[in-house]
Amino acid sequence: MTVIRVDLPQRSYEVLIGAVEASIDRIQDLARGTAPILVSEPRVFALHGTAIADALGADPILVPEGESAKDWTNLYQLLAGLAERNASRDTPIVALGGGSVGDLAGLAAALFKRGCPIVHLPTTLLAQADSAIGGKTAIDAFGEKNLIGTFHQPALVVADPAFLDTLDPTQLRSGYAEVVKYGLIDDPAFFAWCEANGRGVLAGHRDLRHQAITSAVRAKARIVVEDFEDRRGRRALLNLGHSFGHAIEAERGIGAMLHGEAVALGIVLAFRLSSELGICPATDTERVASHFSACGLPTRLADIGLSKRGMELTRWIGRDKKNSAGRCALVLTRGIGRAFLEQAVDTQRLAAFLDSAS
Ligand SMILES: NC(=O)c1ccc[n+]([C@@H]2O[C@H](COP(=O)([O-])OP(=O)(O)OC[C@H]3O[C@@H](n4cnc5c(N)ncnc54)[C@H](O)[C@@H]3O)[C@@H](O)[C@H]2O)c1
Ligand SMILES: O=C(O)C(=O)C[C@@H](O)[C@H](O)[C@H](O)COP(=O)(O)O
Ligand SMILES: [Zn+2]
Repeated sequence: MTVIRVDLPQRSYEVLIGAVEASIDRIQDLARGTAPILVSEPRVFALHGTAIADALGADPILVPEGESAKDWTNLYQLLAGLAERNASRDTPIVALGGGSVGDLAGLAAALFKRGCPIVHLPTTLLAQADSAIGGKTAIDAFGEKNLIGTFHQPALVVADPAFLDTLDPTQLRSGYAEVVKYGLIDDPAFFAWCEANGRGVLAGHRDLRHQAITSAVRAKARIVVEDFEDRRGRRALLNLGHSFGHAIEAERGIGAMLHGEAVALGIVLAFRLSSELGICPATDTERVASHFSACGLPTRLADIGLSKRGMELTRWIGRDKKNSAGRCALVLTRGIGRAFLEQAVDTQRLAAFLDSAS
């Protein structure tokens, strides 16, 4: 079992990477004699949920699978389920699923009785490497990704790489984009590791998966601790590729495209724009695009039917949470491992870039 501590003042917690069966006691300790409530979705529950619910003595609540879970109706129904079960403020809500279940259950846990403990048992590569850590919770609303949410740090995260054995290759690739992101932000050696081992991670090599998740979680924990509420510009780096990615998801219609696929393309766009601005070597941009492409991830707007939509995409980017004081902020890069937050992007130039970037 690998243990990584997210060392936040007054709310630090551990991320355990290893077999979930070995962590049941830890969850029961948190429950202090109350029965946890397991939040999952039909596919994951059928594959992995029954044994966990039984071991925990947890009452399950199922939400729909995938991105569509992250809406008002499902938030309302989940809160109604917690009320029906008379959950107390000590009742651990255990989220078993990918980022969609985690984001929804995390938000419900943050709201119910002003805050119940949330335990994440992430079952996708994306959730194990990224979404279960750091406490961002959200639903999508009014056509926008993650518009309504809170910061609610988990009490415990248990990422069992064995869950990934049942995940389909498209979902694995999507999650892998967020893994690679950590190399591109500030760790060129990890990006080189991804170039050498990414295919092994996707092919199901257990040790490589464990290593990829461990590196991503360490990197995320380090950045979250420096800026846990995303207010100092440091955590914004975790958003590399996301202004473009979320705009792409919104423009396609939320749920039409997987988050990690949109992020992969968004990262390539951030590199291309940085190269066009003369601040990032073109060779780095090509390296990033080639690696995503070799892994079957989209790298061109034309791949997803969004060429010549510069104005529309820029309009969405103009609504991003990182923007402030009427200025458009975007994570750009000076090269692999050298991401930074540009606080004032010229939106006309951005629209022209997106129109010309096929
Ligand atoms: N809170 C954060 O910090 C954060 C970070 C990154 C992404 N996200 C959010 O996470 C969401 C995407 O999450 P995701 O990529 O994990 O996808 P997901 O949760 O939407 O699940 C994708 C699909 O995988 C299936 N699935 C999940 N685990 C499985 C398993 N072990 N075996 C077989 N099938 C399985 C699900 O049934 C679903 O069909 C997006 O909404 C994104 O915005 C949040
Ligand atoms: O944890 C973070 O911070 C991230 O930005 C991680 C992202 O991968 C994730 O998609 C996050 O949900 C995006 O947050 P948002 O604030 O841009 O909605
Ligand atoms: Zn993301």
